[in-house]
Amino acid sequence: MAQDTRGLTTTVEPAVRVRNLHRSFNENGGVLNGLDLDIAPGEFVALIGRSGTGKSTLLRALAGLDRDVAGHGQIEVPESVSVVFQDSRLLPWKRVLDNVTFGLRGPDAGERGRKALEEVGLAGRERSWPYELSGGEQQRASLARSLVREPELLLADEPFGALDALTRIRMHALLRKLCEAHRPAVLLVTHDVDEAIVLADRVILLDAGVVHTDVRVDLANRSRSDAGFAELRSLLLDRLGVDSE
Ligand SMILES: Nc1ncnc2c1ncn2[C@@H]1O[C@H](COP(=O)(O)OP(=O)(O)OP(=O)(O)O)[C@@H](O)[C@H]1O
Repeated sequence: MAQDTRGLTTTVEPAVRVRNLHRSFNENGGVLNGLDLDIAPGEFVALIGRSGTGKSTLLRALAGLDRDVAGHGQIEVPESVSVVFQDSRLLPWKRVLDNVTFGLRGPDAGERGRKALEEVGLAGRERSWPYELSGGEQQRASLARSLVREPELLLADEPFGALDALTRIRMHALLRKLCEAHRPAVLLVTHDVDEAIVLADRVILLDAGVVHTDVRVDLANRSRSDAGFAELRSLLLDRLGVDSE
């Protein structure tokens, strides 16, 4: 038995447990100020918040990419963690399949890589160079590279931030499908409230370095025109201090 950050008793140990997390870059004050967060196995959490509230700082802390940053607190994450950023970070000197399988061990690495590319709709592009792919295709390859490792935790920092609106919508559908198939716990940083509601089981709003709002997305219908969707969007925009009228 475990207690989540809202004091509820749960029977499942969380995939991510953060307690009293502090991070600061200078003496002017903290960016993260005693943050608590649990993410259940297979749960999809979207993290929103105004610019500069520490979303990326939290994600980097979970990814173990902030060892030079001052702070303390408890972070427990699974052994296998993958990270996706706004830019695909594909190695330009490696072909697409070699990017996906880079660092993978075992005789079936190539086959697993090919399957992952097929899953993201890039079958036939194995021998392409990254520069030959569109922005959306590069992000697909980046997702394939993450998921081929079957991570228990997927951290995504504005992965669709640089894509056009139509490609974003396609990527939302793809990410949902991939997450349903692979069931990693997910923490997705996004500025887009609609994206958060479309994708996540839970939306967390960060403010002043702590969790300010934590809401479950309990919608049978995730269509933007649905009344429940609109209600949740306006609650979140209100909490963000944005006038949704
Ligand atoms: N390496 C760094 N050195 C100094 N200050 C930093 C560093 N990284 C982040 N900060 C500061 O920490 C604060 C939080 O930054 P962070 O990138 O986590 O915010 P964010 O919520 O992700 O913002 P955005 O939505 O604009 O991407 C900001 O004030 C930022 O200037």
